[in-house]
Amino acid sequence: MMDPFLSARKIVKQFPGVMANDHVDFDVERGEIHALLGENGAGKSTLMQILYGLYSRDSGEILVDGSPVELATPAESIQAGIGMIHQEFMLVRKFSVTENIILGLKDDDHGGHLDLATASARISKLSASYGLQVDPNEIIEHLPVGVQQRVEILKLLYRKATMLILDEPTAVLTPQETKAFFKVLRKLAAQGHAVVIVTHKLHEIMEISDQVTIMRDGQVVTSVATRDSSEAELARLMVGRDVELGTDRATQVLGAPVLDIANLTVKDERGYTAVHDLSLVLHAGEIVGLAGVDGNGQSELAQALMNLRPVQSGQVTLLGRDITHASPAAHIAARLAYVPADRRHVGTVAELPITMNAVLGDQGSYTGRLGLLDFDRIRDFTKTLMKRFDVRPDNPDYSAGKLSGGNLQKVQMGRAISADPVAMIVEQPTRGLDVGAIEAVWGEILAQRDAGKAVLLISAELQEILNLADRIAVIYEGRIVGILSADQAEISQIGLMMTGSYHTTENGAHHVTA
Ligand SMILES: Nc1ncnc2c1ncn2[C@@H]1O[C@H](COP(=O)(O)OP(=O)(O)OP(=O)(O)O)[C@@H](O)[C@H]1O
Repeated sequence: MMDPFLSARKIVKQFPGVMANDHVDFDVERGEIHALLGENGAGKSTLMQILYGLYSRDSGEILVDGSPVELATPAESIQAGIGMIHQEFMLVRKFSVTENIILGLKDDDHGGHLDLATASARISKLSASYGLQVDPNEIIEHLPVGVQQRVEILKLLYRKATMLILDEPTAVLTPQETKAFFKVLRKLAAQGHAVVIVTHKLHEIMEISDQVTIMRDGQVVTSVATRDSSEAELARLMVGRDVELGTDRATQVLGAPVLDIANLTVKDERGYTAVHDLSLVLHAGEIVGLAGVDGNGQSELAQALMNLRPVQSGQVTLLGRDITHASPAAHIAARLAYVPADRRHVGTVAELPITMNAVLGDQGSYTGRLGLLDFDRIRDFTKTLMKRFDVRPDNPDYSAGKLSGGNLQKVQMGRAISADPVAMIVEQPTRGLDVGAIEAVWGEILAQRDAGKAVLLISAELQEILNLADRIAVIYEGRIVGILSADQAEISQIGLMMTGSYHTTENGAHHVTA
């Protein structure tokens, strides 16, 4: 049998109070697409950061092609043939594709001379051989996310990476882009690369991977050949129990209008109009799914609804009251809840303990005598929230910044739902969450609907929208390009609408524009 390209032996990494990697063994072969699966906080990112030289291991050994390597810095990892692409791309938006790809390389890396024309030619050749279509002269900010991802891959290939680690690579892609991306992965594997994909999407693992390693509580549970497994088995191995992702929903009882968005126009940071004259009405007892590729005005819309971003024109009414220009605190008091997509920088404060994050924005409700914060009450509230939403580790004094992405999301969701809102704006609620957590969050969102709340579910995840929404509005370049009832909707049709190439016309007929 062929030796693996990478062999990690008995890797140990401990954080204060947490054994993030507990004697982990992980082998990856050339030519294979290897999925790494595990619950939130299982230790996947820690292991990948160790392989990419961002974290040092406490003990354990890493072999590349049979030889021990240190991997103390990303430069050392790249040198050893290991590259990683993070969820948030690290590209300079104003630079061209070529400039980004050669950024940080020395002349020596190019055989003594570095010029743009030679580099561009090399990039064109590389992109042709892997089916990674991209124009080397294009400026990054003009490129769709799917193409930016290709640039990240090219950057690694240009540095001669053998193994590519991809962290949740399809989170920001449309279904069409995901298809194209999988083709690229197959090509990479066919040409002898080792591909590691960290993902929570079981159907994608079944579709694209050859091997799956499953982690739980810092340990590797097992590693199986994908073709010998199934979605249900993977979920069970990972969570340690059966998981039910069906959406068992009560019959909808549609109530009166709750949140009325009328002709809203909003600008983004750069002063460009991000939301154009957008109107949408949400009723009590309904989930309206706002489907769209990231960056089409969804975040600006959500922020404007909370008056965290100025409204240029238009009106937002909650239960008949104009709240367009009311303060964010007044929004919370009016019981409009918001769960932002960026849980690390917007939704929570990393330095503060979970307790303070759990009551963020609502501290006023926890003042006791003399106007001081009543920490005992905050603690009790936090403990209940953490139990209900299964936040791990089970320690209210842990600082939010040390929680895994999924667990941080549970804190945010818990905070919003505990406020007993009349309407909720939930942005990318399950991005990065494991199936067990998705099951819980979906259940909570449906329970909100059944309790008569109006929910605006903003998601780039079509499956999520199809599973939860009663009505689906598709947003493209800040405009709603169509509204469908959930039983009319088809994934390929919405996928096309999300890229602006499919419209619902006035008389209800559809047409596709090339
Ligand atoms: N810098 C850190 N300091 C303290 N604890 C940390 C740190 N980074 C991670 N942890 C803890 O280590 C454990 C493993 O986290 P890790 O991010 O590797 O999980 P994960 O499997 O990638 O989770 P997710 O799917 O949510 O991204 C978690 O309990 C987490 O809270």
